[in-house]
Amino acid sequence: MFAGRIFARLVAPAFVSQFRTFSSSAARQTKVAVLGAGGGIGQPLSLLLKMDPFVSSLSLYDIRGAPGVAADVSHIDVTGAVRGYTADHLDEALDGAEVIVIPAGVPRKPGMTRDDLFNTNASIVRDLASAIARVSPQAHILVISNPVNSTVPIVAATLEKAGVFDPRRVFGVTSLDVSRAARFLSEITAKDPKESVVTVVGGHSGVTIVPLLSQSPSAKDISGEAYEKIIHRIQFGGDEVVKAKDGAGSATLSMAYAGARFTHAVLRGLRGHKNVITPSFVKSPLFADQGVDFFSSKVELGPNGVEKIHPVGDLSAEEEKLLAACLPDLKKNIEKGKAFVAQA
Ligand SMILES: NC(=O)C1=CN([C@@H]2O[C@H](COP(=O)(O)OP(=O)(O)OC[C@H]3O[C@@H](n4cnc5c(N)ncnc54)[C@H](O)[C@@H]3O)[C@@H](O)[C@H]2O)C=CC1
Ligand SMILES: O=C([O-])CC(=O)C(=O)O
Repeated sequence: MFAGRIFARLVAPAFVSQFRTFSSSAARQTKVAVLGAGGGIGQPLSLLLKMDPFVSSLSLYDIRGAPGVAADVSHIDVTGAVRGYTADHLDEALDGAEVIVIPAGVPRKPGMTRDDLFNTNASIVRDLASAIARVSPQAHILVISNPVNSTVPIVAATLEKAGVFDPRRVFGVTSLDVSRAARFLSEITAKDPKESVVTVVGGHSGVTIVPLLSQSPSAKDISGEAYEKIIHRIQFGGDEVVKAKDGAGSATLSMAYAGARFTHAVLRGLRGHKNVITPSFVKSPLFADQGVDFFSSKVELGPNGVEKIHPVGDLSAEEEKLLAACLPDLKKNIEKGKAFVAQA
């Protein structure tokens, strides 16, 4: 299947062999919904998901523009249904969806923090989560909307309120941080980004993003000013794009790429593939004793979502400091999200 091969090359190079196997058998049907499909992330993400041979049906929802995106994407020569849904048809869009990706909400402009988006995006995400709790409570929910450190706790608390929260199935998408870290490191080492993979833990904003360079063989020798510089670049990579777009939004294309890769990992887990390990911001016991009960670290994915949460591993003295700076901010962001749902 041509699109499957292109997708495998562009989005999931490590998974080419699995694509070949499954694109020919295509046994399992998986409906994937994108909420916010008309937006800067939603459109390219919908395109990439349409090219994923594990997606048999694509449901595109937005308060504006989704039918147009669906019509456009549906002309790609791969099998599988594509439907676009307008604001009045959220329940139909969600019906039967096994995986739901949420890039709905406003992006940053220069001078804003991700937390500045809270006032607008918190209620958008909460209302979408309420609908999911009612219509498709078994779905795996992948949250892209910022501030991720708060929107994921909002989704979890909303599902909890409805009595349907399963911590194995709610994910904050932090894979763009990992993509950036590999790319930025490769620019220093002149190696392929595939050989420059960096574990990134914590949350998804500024100092809550904690890159663990000491765990990457090709980054071990980076120290001093070069170390400070790359850490700052990974933590504030989003700002580079916000600044360059100069008021026209934040990362969309790289986010669509990272989101499609993460969705593919979730779909592989659902299909029972083994050793599907990828970072995600999930309900986590790792730092719960310090009041931080959501945390991004490597998680192992399976048919029920998160099967295992990996510890952060050995940290250098610098990384201990980065983690110490992360936890208080992350705690505040998480509590803000929980309080928003509690007071509603
Ligand atoms: N997790 C991450 O690493 C990243 C997260 N983001 C976040 O993703 C979000 C979306 O960014 P963009 O696509 O650039 O924004 P955008 O403004 O281009 O698109 C957002 C879309 O959401 C739609 N929308 C608004 N309210 C909705 C609702 N109630 N239901 C369904 N759709 C709704 C809008 O109509 C719009 O089409 C932002 O919050 C941004 O900060 C962006 C980049 C990376
Ligand atoms: O910077 C932003 O606002 C969007 C985002 O989360 C990112 O690019 O990492």
